[in-house]
Amino acid sequence: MSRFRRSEPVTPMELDVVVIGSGPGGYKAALTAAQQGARVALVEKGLAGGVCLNEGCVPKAALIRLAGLIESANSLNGRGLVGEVRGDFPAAMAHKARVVDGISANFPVWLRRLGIRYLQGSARLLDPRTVAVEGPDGNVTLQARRIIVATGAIPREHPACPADGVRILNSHHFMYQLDALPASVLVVGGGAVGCELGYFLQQFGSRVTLVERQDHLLGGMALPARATQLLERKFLRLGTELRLGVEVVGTRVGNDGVSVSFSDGGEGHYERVLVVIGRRPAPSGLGLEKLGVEFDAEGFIRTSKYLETTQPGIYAVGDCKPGPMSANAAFHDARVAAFNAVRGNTLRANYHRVPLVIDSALQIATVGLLEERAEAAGFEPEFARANFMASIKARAHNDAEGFIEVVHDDETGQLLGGCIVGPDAGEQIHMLAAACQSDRGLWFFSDINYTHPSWYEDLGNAINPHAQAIARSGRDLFRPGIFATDVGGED
Ligand SMILES: Cc1cc2nc3c(=O)[nH]c(=O)nc-3n(C[C@H](O)[C@H](O)[C@H](O)COP(=O)(O)OP(=O)(O)OC[C@H]3O[C@@H](n4cnc5c(N)ncnc54)[C@H](O)[C@@H]3O)c2cc1C
Ligand SMILES: NC(=O)c1ccc[n+]([C@@H]2O[C@H](COP(=O)([O-])OP(=O)(O)OC[C@H]3O[C@@H](n4cnc5c(N)ncnc54)[C@H](O)[C@@H]3O)[C@@H](O)[C@H]2O)c1
Repeated sequence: MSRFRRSEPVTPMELDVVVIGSGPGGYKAALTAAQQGARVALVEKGLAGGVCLNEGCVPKAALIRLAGLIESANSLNGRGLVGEVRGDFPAAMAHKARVVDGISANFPVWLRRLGIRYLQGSARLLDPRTVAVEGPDGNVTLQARRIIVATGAIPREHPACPADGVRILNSHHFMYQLDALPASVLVVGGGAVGCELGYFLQQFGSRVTLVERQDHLLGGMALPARATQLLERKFLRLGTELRLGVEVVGTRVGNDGVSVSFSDGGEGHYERVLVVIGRRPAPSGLGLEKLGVEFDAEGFIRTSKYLETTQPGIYAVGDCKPGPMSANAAFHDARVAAFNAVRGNTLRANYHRVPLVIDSALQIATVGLLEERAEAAGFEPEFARANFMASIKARAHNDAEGFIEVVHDDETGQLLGGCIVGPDAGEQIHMLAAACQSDRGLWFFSDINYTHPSWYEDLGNAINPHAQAIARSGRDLFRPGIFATDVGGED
């Protein structure tokens, strides 16, 4: 039962929950609170759907789909397909804009239909329960018992490589302002966005150089070295230049491009530079500082494990607080914070349940506890592996680069997590996530009848020898009710 009773007397603008920001964190929080019976308003100062819908996950997915099709078709050129497939960059950018517009046009309507009061305008907190909204249709003041902040993040700036929106772009400029395919691009930052957009540009025909200050790609994501090495090899094979362990130390913008100096003494000249070195909290303009809400050294909002800030009754979700930055992490936060805001602090944030997917020259997906974290949590991690070279589906598709690695506890067969690299990894990871939350352990996979050929049957193939060895040993098998994904909920 909701703690908020609809029979309580309210003024017209009095609400149970006000959510600020309509990205994945904000809209999911608003929906979750509304589903709990709360009266909810959602305030957005920019485009409905936030970064994810307008300049992140959605447009990127449309572009990467095209890049993947180009690569797949060309890999089968002469194997039943005839001719080289090439991308049309302006048409691709127009296509992704149509995809976004088709969703965003109905977004506020959809939210309103679900009972959420959607307000266009900039929110500011007057006190811990009062939100002033300055919008195109005038000013409104909202009273709420709980406030959920979901104000997101913006691109980090590079002092030696300042974005001007013309020659030196960030991901926002890339999505809105790049109208012609650059002949050459330097991508600064080999993280999620750099690997994804770098792959897209390469497949469309740009000469791409990726510079990353760490000595391997996707270094901030605690991925198995095998996964990132495979991605690096693939990039090199496709013709992308990798400058790893190197930084940009200087740039000079000219009429025909950007001259760049690197920390290893190297130099280069590129038509465009794309700076994607992470994101930092957006200055929200909410006035939270004055209300006792604390921030960490980088400006992220501090929260408890219940996602409540240091000001009781104000919660924070998604990219504006520390933790993984992805739409699905924001969805997770939103569910936790909205539930706690309506029913009292019960649910804890736990990112072991949140998968990560990178969609680049290879798809890389992980979930749960990988080796180090599994050991730290007191398990004896053992690895079940399958290589896609042995996969019938992969051979049939002529796309056999990748592997499945399932981490389990050697003593009990309990599933802890894993990593999948290869086609469809971002879909397969859901089955691994479900398995990690089941009480069947390794037997979750061995009890399934898989269609053949399928990507999923390789999950079964990977664990088979281990499941059989544990069964043969007569050891005390999996202890139902202890889930790896419950270990170590974040504070
Ligand atoms: C290029 C790119 C590709 C990405 N691809 C993926 C992907 O494939 N999968 C994935 O899971 N993640 C992806 N991400 C990450 C994902 O987009 C973010 O993690 C996600 O959008 C965070 O959601 P959020 O709700 O915290 O914030 P946001 O989506 O940033 O939304 C915050 C909203 O708050 C609004 N706001 C701020 N201040 C105020 C105020 N004072 N009043 C009213 N409104 C305010 C802003 O206008 C904004 O709309 C990608 C990111 C980028 C940049
Ligand atoms: N599929 C997804 O879930 C997805 C997709 C895209 C983005 N995102 C999220 O959006 C956020 C932003 O993505 P991003 O790629 O900008 O950030 P990121 O944190 O993923 O990667 C930034 C990279 O830039 C490198 N870097 C930092 N400073 C540098 C410098 N001066 N020179 C060279 N390299 C430097 C870092 O070492 C890191 O590898 C991330 O948190 C990411 O997880 C998620």
